[in-house]
Amino acid sequence: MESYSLYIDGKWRKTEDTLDVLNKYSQTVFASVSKASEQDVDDAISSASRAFRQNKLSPYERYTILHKTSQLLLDNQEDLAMIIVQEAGKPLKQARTEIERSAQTFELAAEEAKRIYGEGVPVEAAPGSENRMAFTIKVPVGVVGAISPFNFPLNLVSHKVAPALAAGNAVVLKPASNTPISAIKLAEIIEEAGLPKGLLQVVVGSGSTVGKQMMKDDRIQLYTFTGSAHTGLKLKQDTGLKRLILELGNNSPVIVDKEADLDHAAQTLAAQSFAYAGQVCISVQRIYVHESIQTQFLEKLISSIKKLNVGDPADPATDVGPMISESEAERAEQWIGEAVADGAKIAYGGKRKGALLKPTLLTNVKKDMRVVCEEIFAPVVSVLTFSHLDDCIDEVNSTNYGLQSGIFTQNIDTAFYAAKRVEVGGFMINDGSQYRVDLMPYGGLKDSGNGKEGPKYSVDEMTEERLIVMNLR
Ligand SMILES: NC(=O)c1ccc[n+]([C@@H]2O[C@H](COP(=O)([O-])OP(=O)(O)OC[C@H]3O[C@@H](n4cnc5c(N)ncnc54)[C@H](O)[C@@H]3O)[C@@H](O)[C@H]2O)c1
Ligand SMILES: O=C[C@H](O)CS(=O)(=O)O
Repeated sequence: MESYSLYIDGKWRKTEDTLDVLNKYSQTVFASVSKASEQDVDDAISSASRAFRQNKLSPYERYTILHKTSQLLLDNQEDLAMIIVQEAGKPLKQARTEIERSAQTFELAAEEAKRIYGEGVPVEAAPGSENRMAFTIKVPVGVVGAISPFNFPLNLVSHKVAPALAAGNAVVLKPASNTPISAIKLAEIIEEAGLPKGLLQVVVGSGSTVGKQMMKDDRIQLYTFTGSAHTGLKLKQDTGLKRLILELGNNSPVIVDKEADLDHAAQTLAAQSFAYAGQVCISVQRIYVHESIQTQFLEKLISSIKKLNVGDPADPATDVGPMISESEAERAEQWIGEAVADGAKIAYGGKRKGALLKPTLLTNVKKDMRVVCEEIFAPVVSVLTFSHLDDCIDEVNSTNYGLQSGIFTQNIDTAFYAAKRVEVGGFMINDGSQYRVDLMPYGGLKDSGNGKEGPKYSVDEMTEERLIVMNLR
């Protein structure tokens, strides 16, 4: 069995205390990882703080290291994909895509390292400042504390580490404890790409120990967190006045208008509701269909769902694998049961075996059912109907979330009418909420968080703007 270490001050540190990592399909232990003690976390933060002061890299050096990392990720695609298959239970074809996306994220961050600049400020236009000139520069914030979730164990770690390094910061990373290996492998790759010691640390452990300790340490200047709204709120309470970027959950709504291309909508929505067993923060969860096309749309949607292959994530043909744990699958099953007891109908699926929950389609749902108003984070989608677009948009906006959404329609006026009124960070026309490429600004409103990811936007978030004024005589 493979064992993995912490990465602190440019060295691999094995600890007595370890945690087992389960293969999420077979539920057997396939690796063990060193667990960070309080001292290990303290050492990691000291090392990052020291490296930030002593190991400064020029923008071009940062570019070179991040670009090399991107290439190495692609060179190691199959090995990394198999790690994601095992530790996350993600189907192989989706795991391969995650590696390609991580390589993109590093390449984009590499480019951004060469584009960090401020602007001229016309202070001479203020009365009494005629002899002055000013401009801003962008400086790194210092030490970035990064905390990531289980569902994209490589690319969401990349979205934190790559821009933080591009901006000239040092990083202390705590990956999710159920999927820590991808982050450790990434650190190996970044080390091979030439990152000087101390600029990246990986500490593994639970959120309530390692995570909490990081949140309280004043040597960390900025936190970047991706995870649930529940944890995001705790972090906000723990970090006080410090900078905290929050990328949180969603219960993504998509509208299917009466003028939609129904085949395209049904195929896209089946794929986007069930990819990685619905454990994607922008998974389609609520589909609002115009009442005049409901029957046709449902037939097409069910026929597309039937084509999805469910089973072993290591099989290249699999579309839907297990959930992250049996207890999470049981929770989703319980939410389905609750909805059914309140009048919902299971139009497809609903069956569970261990952590594997069949793609499930619900109809006859009500807006206050948990499957509709909360984030289910499981392979479960609900179809609701509407007769007037304005009422539909009110329903779409009625939950606490606002990350991404979309509409299927051939009518450009309807598309833009909705795009201007749906309260989200990103709105897709003729696509589902799950569309994301790594260069776009990505982040939500309301309980979906604040701040934007995407290397260009993260580099901006992870730098400080400093004003320099010259008093010319
Ligand atoms: N908006 C986005 O970009 C995005 C992307 C992926 C996932 N998510 C969301 O993440 C959630 C699923 O991921 P998860 O189950 O791993 O989330 P989670 O909130 O349970 O955990 C996320 C991370 O926070 C850590 N953590 C937990 N408690 C902590 C504490 N008190 N202090 C510090 N750290 C703590 C965990 O150990 C983990 O590393 C879903 O809600 C999903 O929508 C959002
Ligand atoms: O889980 C949410 C992530 O942001 C997924 S993705 O990067 O958009 O695919």
